[in-house]
Amino acid sequence: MDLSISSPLCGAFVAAPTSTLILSPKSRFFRSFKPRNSYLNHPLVPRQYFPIRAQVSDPAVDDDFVIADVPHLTSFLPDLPTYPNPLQNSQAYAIVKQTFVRPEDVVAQKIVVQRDSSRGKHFRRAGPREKVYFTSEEVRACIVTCGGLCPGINTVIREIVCGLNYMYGVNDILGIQGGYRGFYSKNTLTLTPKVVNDIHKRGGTFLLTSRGGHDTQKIVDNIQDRGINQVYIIGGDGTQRGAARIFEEVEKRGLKVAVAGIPKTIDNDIAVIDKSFGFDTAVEEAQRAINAAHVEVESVENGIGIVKLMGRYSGFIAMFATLASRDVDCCLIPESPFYLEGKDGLFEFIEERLKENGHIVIVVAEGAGQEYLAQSMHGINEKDASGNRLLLDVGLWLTQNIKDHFTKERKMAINMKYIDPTYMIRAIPSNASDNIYCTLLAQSAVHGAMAGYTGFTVGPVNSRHAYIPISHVTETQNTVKLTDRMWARLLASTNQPSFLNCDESRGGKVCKDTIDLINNMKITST
Ligand SMILES: Nc1ncnc2c1ncn2[C@@H]1O[C@H](COP(=O)(O)OP(=O)(O)OP(=O)(O)O)[C@@H](O)[C@H]1O
Ligand SMILES: O=P(O)(O)OC[C@H]1O[C@](O)(CO)[C@@H](O)[C@@H]1O
Ligand SMILES: [Mg+2]
Repeated sequence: MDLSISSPLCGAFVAAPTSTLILSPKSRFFRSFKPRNSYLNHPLVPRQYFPIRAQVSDPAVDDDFVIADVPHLTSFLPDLPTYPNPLQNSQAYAIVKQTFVRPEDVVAQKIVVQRDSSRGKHFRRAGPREKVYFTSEEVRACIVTCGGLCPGINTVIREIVCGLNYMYGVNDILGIQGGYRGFYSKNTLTLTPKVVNDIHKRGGTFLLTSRGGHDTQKIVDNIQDRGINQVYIIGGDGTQRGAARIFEEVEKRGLKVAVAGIPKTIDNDIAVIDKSFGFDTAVEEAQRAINAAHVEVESVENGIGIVKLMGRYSGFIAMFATLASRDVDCCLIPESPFYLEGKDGLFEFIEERLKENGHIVIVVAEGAGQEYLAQSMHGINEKDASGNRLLLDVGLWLTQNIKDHFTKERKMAINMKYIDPTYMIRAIPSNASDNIYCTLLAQSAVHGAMAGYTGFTVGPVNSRHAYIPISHVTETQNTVKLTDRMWARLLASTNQPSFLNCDESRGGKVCKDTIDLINNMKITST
């Protein structure tokens, strides 16, 4: 079979977004896969393109195969030497059938396919490579944590330090304190396996965190001045955007510095990856608050329990906590507008449930109903130090409105119990399964950086860890799709209204968008 790589000037080039490889056919192509720098530095291939297309003459395998590839240090430093991976001498790995990930291993983004559907995008599989681009003595790594807290950050820090030290013999690891601004405004901490030994048992971040303060030039100056050559950045969407800026500047300056992003978000709002670490822990902790609300309202007459959970733009915590609990009567999330008054509104639903059961439990995500709230409150447009809009307090607003409605208008005595455990669900250590997940993330990041990959985010895609171009996780946000079966499952389990009555006088104006969206989409996913 004939396989050849064609340059843009040869006519068979397919314009594709930066760092997308279009390969064909399937794995067979990779057997003749040349080292990256042989084509990336080809004079005919413009720098902004990484894509290549293999010409195939076998009609049975002529479908396109797309890899969303991550940058490599050799794309701007072509002559870097390589070294055998020290893991090849590791006793622990001696028994492993395949210690190293094959260079041709990729992870498919789309796993539910039909016979004739396109194969979709693929990401490079994470894991140790046979050759590394750093010697143990040469590595000076640093770790930084930015943005809000999340269970498991300390486990990730611990496992980066231990992974670098135990697997690659690295002894020079620095902790940057207090987020991005810590690069240029604080002293570093020396991190060793002994220093981080117990930190996974604590919530929060051992390195401290912050919002704002990202100054790319100052950060990269500092990286250069300190002789740092591996940067591990743990944080959410904002942090990953910052990591992309750092990578771009490092590339511009031609520095041998690997930049690895580890996605962290309690809201589970990061695109592409299956789920963010700490999410399961947070959902589990939320059960305690929901249980408490349920016990309280069950024990009184006309008990109304409201539990406010995190979720700025994405209602995953609220949705999963509701699905897991089965004590919740209504779940309100940012993606699904709601209204209080009139037919099929929240007040009507509450009254029905009080009549039927004598109590009701409502879970509300902090970002729910923000547009609706803004109509009745004077919308304050405050932002945090990173530029994220500060939200109006939907929990207090809801509590007050429900109280006013039932006591003043309906003349009904109600027992309101409002629980706000928002910080409690993220300020705890990660549970057992999140700890294992954090370990895999950390080790994948270490393997990737040692193998010379850079400007990447690591994370599970369909349960396999992969190296993902940072832009893929920052361009879109993961939100609850009202057209997915999971939301339908929730509606079926709570039997709550879908709030699709769009009478503007009821504040239902925003739901028009939802209806349009639903009409334009079919129920998707599982
Ligand atoms: N577009 C951007 N470019 C460079 N840096 C950014 C950008 N957006 C955010 N940052 C920086 O990233 C850090 C964290 O951002 P942010 O506070 O938005 O939290 P996050 O990483 O999104 O985490 P989370 O939202 O889950 O708490 C901050 O120091 C902020 O200055
Ligand atoms: O009060 P802080 O620490 O800025 O964080 C609050 C925000 O952080 C998040 O937990 C995201 O990390 C959001 O859900 C929440 O709005
Ligand atoms: Mg964010």
